[in-house]
Amino acid sequence: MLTCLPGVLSKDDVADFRRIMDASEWEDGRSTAGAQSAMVKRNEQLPPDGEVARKLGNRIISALTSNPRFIAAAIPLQIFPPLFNRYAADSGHHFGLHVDNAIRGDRLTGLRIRTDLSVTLFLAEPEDYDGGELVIEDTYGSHEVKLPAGDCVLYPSTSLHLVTPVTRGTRVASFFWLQSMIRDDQARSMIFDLDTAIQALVERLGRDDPETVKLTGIYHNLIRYWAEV
Ligand SMILES: O=C(O)CCC(=O)C(=O)O
Ligand SMILES: [Fe+2]
Repeated sequence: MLTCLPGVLSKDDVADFRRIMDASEWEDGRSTAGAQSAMVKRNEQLPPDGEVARKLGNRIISALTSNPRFIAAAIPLQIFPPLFNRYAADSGHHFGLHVDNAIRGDRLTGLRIRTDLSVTLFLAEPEDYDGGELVIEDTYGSHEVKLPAGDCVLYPSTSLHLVTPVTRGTRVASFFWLQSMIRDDQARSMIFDLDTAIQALVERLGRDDPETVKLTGIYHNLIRYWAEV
């Protein structure tokens, strides 16, 4: 399942992130790539262990973990420290077709996760650059994603994906991975759909309606059945 979350960061936060990022040193994006993706990755990144990436990354994690739609869609167990990238038109930046590494380890904290979901949080407005679409392949075909600054997309880390060449301006983003309590994408999608339907029923019938209570029980029991914590 591919999920878009609007307004994870406010426009003021995005402007603040961009001020800090634009004044930082960047490095070749291949520093964090696996063997296959290094062959097709052409972009720049903030140093992953640097203070700027860590501080901004923590702000993203705080914003996400207080976002009910993110929690409902991802059911996160561990979130990898966010990384930051940019693709500039004048350097011909792009990222060819690849799949993300299954396991990611963080040198600083020792955190090690299985990547269930990949996340891109857009930090440039779509009208400020051409190209730079994130193209995600799944069993239903290819999906092009290019969202307003402050919005993010979650997609299964099992998907092949690419970023098309940026042909005008600069695309800036944060990208990272998370391990979900529910490993299976289909199971997690069903839990999310059930949750969304229950929330709509609660609005119409109230939280203490007997059928709503039963469905809420089923929601928790499915999580009990599937979750690894
Ligand atoms: O820039 C993006 O949106 C995705 C980056 C990506 O796929 C990666 O770094 O593995
Ligand atoms: Fe990727």
